Amino acid sequence: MINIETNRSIHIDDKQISTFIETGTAMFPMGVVFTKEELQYINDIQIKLPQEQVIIGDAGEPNLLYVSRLMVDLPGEKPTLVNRPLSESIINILNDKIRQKFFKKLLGKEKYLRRCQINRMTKNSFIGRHIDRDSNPDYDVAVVIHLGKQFDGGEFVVYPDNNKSYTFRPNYGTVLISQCKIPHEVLTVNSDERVSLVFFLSDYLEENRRIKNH
Ligand SMILES: O=C(O)CCC(=O)C(=O)O
Ligand SMILES: [Fe+2]
Repeated sequence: MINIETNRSIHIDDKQISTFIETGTAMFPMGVVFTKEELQYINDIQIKLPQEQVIIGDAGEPNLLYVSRLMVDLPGEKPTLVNRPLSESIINILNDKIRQKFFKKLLGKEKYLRRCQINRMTKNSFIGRHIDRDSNPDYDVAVVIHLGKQFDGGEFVVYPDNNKSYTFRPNYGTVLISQCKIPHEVLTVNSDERVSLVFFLSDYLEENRRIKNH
C-alpha cells in the first residue's frame, strides 16, 4: 500500500475554472490531483491488467488502440468492476475522500464513478471524434489521467461549438477533466506510447439508460 495524506486539499485556480467554462475542459498539471507516488502506484498496477484491441467506439467512430478494463458500464446494466482485485486497488484511490472533495468543488456536487479503463496508444493510434454521452446519456465528465512518460502527438481536441476547437497537449501526470456532452477526439500518436486512465463521473448510479442501436 502507499501512504496517502487523507486531509490534503486539491487547489483549483481561477484560470482552470474559466477554461472549464469556456472549453468544457480543465487541465491540471502533474502533482495537483494525484501525487507522484500515487501515479507510480497506479502505473505499477495497471501494467498487469489484460488488454484488448479496439477498432470501433461506442458511437461507431473509428478507433485504433488497446484497452484494459477496470469497470464496465453496459447498456441496461449497472456498472461492474472487472479484473479484480487489481482494478479495485486503483479505483479506491480515484474515488477516495481527497478526490471526492475535489470533484465536488469543481462540479458543484458529489458524483458517482461509472466505467474506468486504460487506453494504450502506440504510433498511429487515434480515437476518432465522439461524444461520451453516446456510451451513457448520464455521463457528466470524463477524467483522464496521463500515465505515458514519453510520447509525441496524441493531443486531446475538444469542439465546444461548430466554429471553435481547443487543443490540449498533456504529458506525464496531467489530469484533464472534460464535459461528456462535448465532441472530442485524440489525434494520432506519432511515437512512443500514450497511456491514459479514463473514468466517467455521473449523478446517476442505476442501470445505463443507453438505448443499444448497434
Ligand atoms: O484517452 C484519452 O485521452 C481520452 C479518451 C476518450 O475520449 C475516451 O475514452 O472517451
Ligand atoms: Fe471520450
